Amino acid sequence: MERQVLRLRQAFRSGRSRPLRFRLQQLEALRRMVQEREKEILAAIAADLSKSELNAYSHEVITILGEIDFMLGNLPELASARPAKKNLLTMMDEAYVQPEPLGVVLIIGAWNYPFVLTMQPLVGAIAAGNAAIVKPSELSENTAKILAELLPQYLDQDLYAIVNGGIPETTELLKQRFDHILYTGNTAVGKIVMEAAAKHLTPVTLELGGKSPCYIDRDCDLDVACRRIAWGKYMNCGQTCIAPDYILCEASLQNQIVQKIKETVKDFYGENIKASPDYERIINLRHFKRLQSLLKGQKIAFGGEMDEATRYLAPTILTDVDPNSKVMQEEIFGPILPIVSVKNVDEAINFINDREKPLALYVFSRNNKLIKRVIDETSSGGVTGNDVIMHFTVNSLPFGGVGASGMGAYHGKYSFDTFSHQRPCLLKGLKGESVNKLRYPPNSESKVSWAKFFLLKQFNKGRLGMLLFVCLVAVAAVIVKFVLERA
Ligand SMILES: NC(=O)C1=CN([C@@H]2O[C@H](COP(=O)(O)OP(=O)(O)OC[C@H]3O[C@@H](n4cnc5c(N)ncnc54)[C@H](O)[C@@H]3O)[C@@H](O)[C@H]2O)C=CC1
Ligand SMILES: CCCCCC(=O)O
Repeated sequence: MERQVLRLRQAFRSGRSRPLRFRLQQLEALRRMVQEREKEILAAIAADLSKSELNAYSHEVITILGEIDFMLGNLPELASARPAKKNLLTMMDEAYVQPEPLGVVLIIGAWNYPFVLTMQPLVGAIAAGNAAIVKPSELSENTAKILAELLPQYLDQDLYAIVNGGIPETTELLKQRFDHILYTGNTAVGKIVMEAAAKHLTPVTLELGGKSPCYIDRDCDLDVACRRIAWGKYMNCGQTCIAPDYILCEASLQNQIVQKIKETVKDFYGENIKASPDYERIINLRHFKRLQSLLKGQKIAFGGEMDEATRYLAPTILTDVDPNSKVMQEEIFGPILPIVSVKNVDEAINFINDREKPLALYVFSRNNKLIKRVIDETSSGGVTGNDVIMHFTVNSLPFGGVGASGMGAYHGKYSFDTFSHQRPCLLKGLKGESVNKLRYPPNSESKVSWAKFFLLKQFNKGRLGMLLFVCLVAVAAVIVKFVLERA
């Protein structure tokens, strides 16, 4: 591992990853990889998640192509120096912020969207001019394998590397020094990553999880709400970090919600859900049994069917759920949707605020004021009003968590900024020593009052008169000089 990181650091030191042209070439190469090897990539994702290739494309590949296209179109502007506002003392100087690459970054991905969660951060790392090591999840082994095979064929092998493996390999990697780590996964491991990073003062972006609440107001279009919730909850067999984890609503709505979601599931997946090419499976037996245990003692209003051999778990709804039951104590990350009754929006807000800050928050209501109130009075990584998940697809919105659901954000320009140091630059001329005397010792009352004027725009009336007089004299001197030179 150490040699691998050293090799990348040497390649980064060569400066090859910094020129804009090079970054664009690498992104174009990555785009070519996704296009030319689409079939193999889709097959790998499909095998990992028991997913149709159509869903592998719409859940993952399309996102990466969109992200690459964004960077190709915006990188010249993102990478350019940004002029900065100056003060009176630096009016004659050049002040700007220069985004610069951080160095060698580490990207650790999760299994549930194995292509998106490794490639989307990589796009940002390349765009910002870094070298990068990608460590895909060992649970999505087919995607990890195809990435290890394809990336070296398309990207600069000295600057971008794939390290495959599980906990031992990741633990070894985390002993190395990186200039930034973007980790996607569960909160417990997020703490391990942050602890390891702290040893080298390495900044981290932690894309973690949590229980994303979904409040359904009594004044809302229940048909639309239930269709959108069913889509976001049961996609990828519920294994989506920003899936609505549980519903909060008044008890009177509960049965209608069950009925409407039940009808929607039939529309989406047909009578025989198990045979639907659009309904995936649980990633492994460990997660399957974990989800099975969450059903114990619960009132299953819909679904609950399961088949251990194929790790099939039907779209499931639980009603009258006790907030203290196990299913409400951990992130579900599966196709189980508990409904917890609250009396009104006040109780919903308190319920949300009594728990860890979630990665996402959803509110369905016709009353926009109520939606804004819930947003104002709670906190979450992100929000979608009257839908679920969709804020993930808008790359002008930063995607990330807050509190226990993570720190930092990426997507679009936010990926570029995450993997960049915003370097402040001030270029001064060699003239103006008369003004610079203000800051040279010995200090005095007069110098301090001038400094107040120049830096804080505070001045006393007398000073102002003198300043105006000095300016007039200076202008007069220039005019006289101009006239005399032409006489
Ligand atoms: N915020 C976001 O963008 C996303 C967050 N997630 C969250 O990720 C979680 C699901 O993913 P996981 O099951 O954690 O994925 P996982 O089991 O694939 O682990 C994620 C990564 O951490 C590494 N890892 C696991 N245990 C480790 C350890 N002890 N030491 C060092 N490295 C270790 C794995 O090798 C893998 O690369 C959920 O909580 C979900 O909410 C998932 C997708 C996106
Ligand atoms: C729709 C794609 C979402 C990917 C990130 C997640 O697991 O939520």
